[in-house]
Amino acid sequence: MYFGSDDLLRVRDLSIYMSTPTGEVQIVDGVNLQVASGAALGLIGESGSGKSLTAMAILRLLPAAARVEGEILFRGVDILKLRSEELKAIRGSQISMIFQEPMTALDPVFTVGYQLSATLRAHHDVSRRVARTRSIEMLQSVGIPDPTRRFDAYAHELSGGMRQRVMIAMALIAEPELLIADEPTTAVDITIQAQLLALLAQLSAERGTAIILISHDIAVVAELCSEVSVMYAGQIVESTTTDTILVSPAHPYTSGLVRAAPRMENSGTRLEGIPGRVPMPAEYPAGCRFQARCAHAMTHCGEPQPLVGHIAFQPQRHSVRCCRHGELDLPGVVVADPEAVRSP
Ligand SMILES: Nc1ncnc2c1ncn2[C@@H]1O[C@H](COP(=O)(O)OP(=O)(O)OP(=O)(O)O)[C@@H](O)[C@H]1O
Repeated sequence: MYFGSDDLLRVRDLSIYMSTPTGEVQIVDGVNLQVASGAALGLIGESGSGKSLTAMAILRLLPAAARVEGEILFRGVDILKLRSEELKAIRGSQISMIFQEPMTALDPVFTVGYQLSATLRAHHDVSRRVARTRSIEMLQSVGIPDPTRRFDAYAHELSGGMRQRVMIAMALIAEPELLIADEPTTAVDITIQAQLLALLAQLSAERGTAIILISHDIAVVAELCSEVSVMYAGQIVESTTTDTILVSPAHPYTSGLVRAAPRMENSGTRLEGIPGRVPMPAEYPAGCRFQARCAHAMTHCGEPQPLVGHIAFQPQRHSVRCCRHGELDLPGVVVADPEAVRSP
């Protein structure tokens, strides 16, 4: 895989094993990811594909039952090799994370303002007064009305959308270089979801914060990210620009995900779900892990499938794990104005 010199984060050959009552199981298999400073990468795949475990590995938040192999280079330093105090200095201040459910991340016994100020003061040497002012400004910039009053509110006094805004404020107040957002908008309705994605896009552009956005929904990722990596059953199966993923996916799984996404422009075609389900880690087949659900599977697909790093005739980076890539004319979504599609 190609790594650019300006990469903020490079995940190299990341594998995650989990000990279970029946023995150790490999859940994530040789994942490579790269995020440049200020860029936004989407990580998509159905539930159970290993997206959250990959994200947690980046911040070393995996449960004790997990064993990790590979490298997670942040500004060239391997996070997996850091001592705990060095790791603490990175978490929150240089890399922060937004979780799916804000009530699990916000402490119910402290006010929102206290938690914001404490987060800022944990990473920056500022007085209580300055922390309070900066927290109120942060609440304002995430669109919380009457931020001075809301500074003294508790999480349960806020709506779901407001809590998620507070989470964004908490994640950004220390001005991290990388934000990992794991399904940040699943718990809110679709109007709020659009507002939160627009807010994340605006704040990350203003502050130059890079983002890894995790979602099962390509439509969410397409709002924010110019590059996408697709995960299936613990492996990356396709990686390229968002526009290529949408218009000309090279892996049958990606094509299925794109075709199944609600709210994309499918030009009146019916939404098609992908039949079947993601196999459990203990039942991964030899060869392509998608073969049992793939309409294009052949005998070859039972053999090991490497991630091929470049697809002929495509100017941009495009890797795919499918022995039939290039042979298949897979449908994506119809984009009304292909000229308007972002360039890689
Ligand atoms: N602590 C654990 N012990 C054993 N297996 C686990 C553990 N945590 C997760 N898994 C398994 O790892 C696989 C990947 O889980 P992960 O949560 O990373 O997937 P995901 O793609 O983020 O899905 P979701 O969107 O549902 O969170 C799943 O099959 C899950 O059952």
